[in-house]
Amino acid sequence: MAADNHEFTRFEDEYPIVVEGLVNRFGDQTVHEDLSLKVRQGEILGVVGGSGTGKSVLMRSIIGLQRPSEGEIEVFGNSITDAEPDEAIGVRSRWGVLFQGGALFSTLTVGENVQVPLKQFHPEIGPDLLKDIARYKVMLSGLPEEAANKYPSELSGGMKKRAGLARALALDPELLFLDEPTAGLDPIGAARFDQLTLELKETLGLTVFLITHDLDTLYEICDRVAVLADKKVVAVGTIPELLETGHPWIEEYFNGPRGRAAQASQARDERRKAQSRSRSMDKPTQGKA
Ligand SMILES: Nc1ncnc2c1ncn2[C@@H]1O[C@H](COP(=O)(O)OP(=O)(O)OP(=O)(O)O)[C@@H](O)[C@H]1O
Repeated sequence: MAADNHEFTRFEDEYPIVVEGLVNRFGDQTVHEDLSLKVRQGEILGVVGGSGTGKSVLMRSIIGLQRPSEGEIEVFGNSITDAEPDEAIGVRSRWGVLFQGGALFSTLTVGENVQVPLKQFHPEIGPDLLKDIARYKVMLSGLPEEAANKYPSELSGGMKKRAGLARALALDPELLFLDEPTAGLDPIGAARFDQLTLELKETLGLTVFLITHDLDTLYEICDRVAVLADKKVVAVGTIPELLETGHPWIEEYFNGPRGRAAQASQARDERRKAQSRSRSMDKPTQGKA
């Protein structure tokens, strides 16, 4: 039946990333076996799992850098697994990636690093506009404007991450892939990076695929968390939903000493926010009877 005045949400709009039956093998080693995952539009999906469970391989498969042994991956409804490199070019411009360690070109300044994807996908843009866009992306990532003229070797670890983020944002992506963005940052730097990720997601309407070992990040900014274990995604959901599964790795991860500390810290944050909300509501409003 034809539906009038109904707004249809297409499947690929609701789930910009769909992975089905993914298998990744390296020689005798099977990293993924029948792995499936759907990422929802507009969410920050945290991806966790023990070391070597294949989180980075999963990300590399989704962005077309690792051809899987079997399975199907669609991004925005486009098959990544079947596409020839040239065919995928359109969809590639709709995502940005922050690799572990930033993966910046050491012989280019930060601004020039940001210009790399712009030049690749938009050769029509002239040098002045390229510089302006790069400067804007640098500032959007929370770096001072002058950082655009610095080389990666002149930056701290936290600044390098932000520079990598600026490059990931170069093409105004709808999807952002972050591979361990807070690894190696001090707790204050990590919390700031988390807040930046959240703000960018909210203001730019991004969907974020975020690989992390950082429990604070999971509690603070992730809408859902996908758990890799036993060669597949064993559960996806909010942290309370994950805990209901009773999976031994999930139990140990979230209920271990670090998990409990992160949980307690989030509960303290929530209390502080509630107190400050109620204090601001109690304040007498000037000029009102
Ligand atoms: N190109 C490759 N060739 C051979 N083996 C690989 C390749 N890439 C990854 N692997 C193997 O696949 C497994 C999963 O690697 P991956 O880097 O995805 O793990 P991870 O979950 O991201 O780990 P970590 O949390 O330590 O970063 C590892 O055993 C790794 O050695």
